Amino acid sequence: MNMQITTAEPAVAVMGLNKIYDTGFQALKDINLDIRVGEIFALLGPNGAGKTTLIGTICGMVRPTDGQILVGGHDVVTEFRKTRAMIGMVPQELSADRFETVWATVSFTRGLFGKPRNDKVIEKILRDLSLWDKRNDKLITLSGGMKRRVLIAKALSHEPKILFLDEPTAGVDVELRRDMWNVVRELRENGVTIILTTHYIEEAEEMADRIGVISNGEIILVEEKTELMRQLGKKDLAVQLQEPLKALPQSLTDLGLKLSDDGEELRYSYDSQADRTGIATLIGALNAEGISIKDLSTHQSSLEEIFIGLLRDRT
Ligand SMILES: Nc1ncnc2c1ncn2[C@@H]1O[C@H](COP(=O)(O)OP(=O)(O)OP(=O)(O)O)[C@@H](O)[C@H]1O
Repeated sequence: MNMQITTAEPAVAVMGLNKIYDTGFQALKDINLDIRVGEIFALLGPNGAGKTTLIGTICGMVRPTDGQILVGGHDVVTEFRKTRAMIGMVPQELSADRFETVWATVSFTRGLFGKPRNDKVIEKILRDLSLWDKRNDKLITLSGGMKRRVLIAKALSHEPKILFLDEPTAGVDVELRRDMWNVVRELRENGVTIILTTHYIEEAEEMADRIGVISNGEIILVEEKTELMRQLGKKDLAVQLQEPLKALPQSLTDLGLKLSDDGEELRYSYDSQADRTGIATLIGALNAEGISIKDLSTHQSSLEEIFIGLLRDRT
C-alpha cells in the first residue's frame, strides 16, 4: 500500500538553485524541487544531466552558485553539520575497513556523525538487513551482495531521516536487486525519505512514488509515477491480417490506423485509460471493409519508453 505522508514541511526544499562550476559550465539551471517526507523519489536523467551535482548540493558537498536548499527546514550551507547528520548516503563501493568486522565498521560510522554509541540501533539495522549472522565476519570475507548491505547499514547507522541511493543496484544480480528493493520499501514504511538515482528505469518503475527527470541541468518533469504512466503511457494494438493489404482504405486511415511496410499488420495507438479506446469502432470498420483478422496483440508502453520519448521531445 502506498502510504503517502504529507506534512507542511518538505524533507528537502530546493529553491532557485544554480550551479556553475569553475570551468564556467552551468551544471544546474534554476532548480526548484520539493521532496516530500516519507516518499521514494527517483531522479532520472542521462549521463551528465546533473544528478550527481544536484545530490552533492543537497548533501552540502557541492556549493550552490545561487539559490537555497533546506533539509528538514535547515539551510545546507549555513547549518551544514545539522543537515548532513540528517542524511545517509549509500555509495557504490566499500572504501576501506576491509579487515574490520561488520559490527565494528557500522558502529564506527555512527560515531563519525557525532551520535552516541547505541548497540540496540546497530543491532536493529543489522537484523533488518539480514546481516546479524555476519556481524563478526570481516568485510573482506563477504560476498558482493553482503558488502552492499553493509554499505546501506553504514549509511543508516546514524539514523538519517533522508537516504540517498546512488545507482543502488548497478551491477548486482536480480535476486539481490529484489532484496534491496524490499529493504528500501521497509525503510520508507519507517518514515525514511528516499532519493535514488538510477539508470535502471525498471527500478524507478518498481519502487518510486514520484519521478523527477533532469536533462541538461534542468528539471523537465516531476510527477507521481502512476500519474506519469497513466498520462503518457500509450497502448499499441497490432492487428495481423489474414491477407496482406496493398493500401489502407481511407476509412481506416481516418481512424488513425497505420499499415506495416509488408502490408500484413495494422497498428493502432491508443490511451488505455480513456473512456473510449476506439477499438470497437475500429473492428467495425475492418468488418465493413471486409478485412479479416488473424490475430491481435497489445503492448503497454513502459516507463523506459516514456522516458526516452520525453528526452527526445526536448532535443
Ligand atoms: N567539478 C566539476 N567541474 C566542472 N564540470 C563538472 C564538474 N563536475 C561535473 N561537471 C559537469 O557537470 C555536468 C553534470 O555532471 P553530473 O556528474 O552532475 O551528471 P550526472 O547526471 O550525475 O551524470 P552520470 O549519470 O554520468 O553520473 C557534466 O557535464 C559534468 O561534466
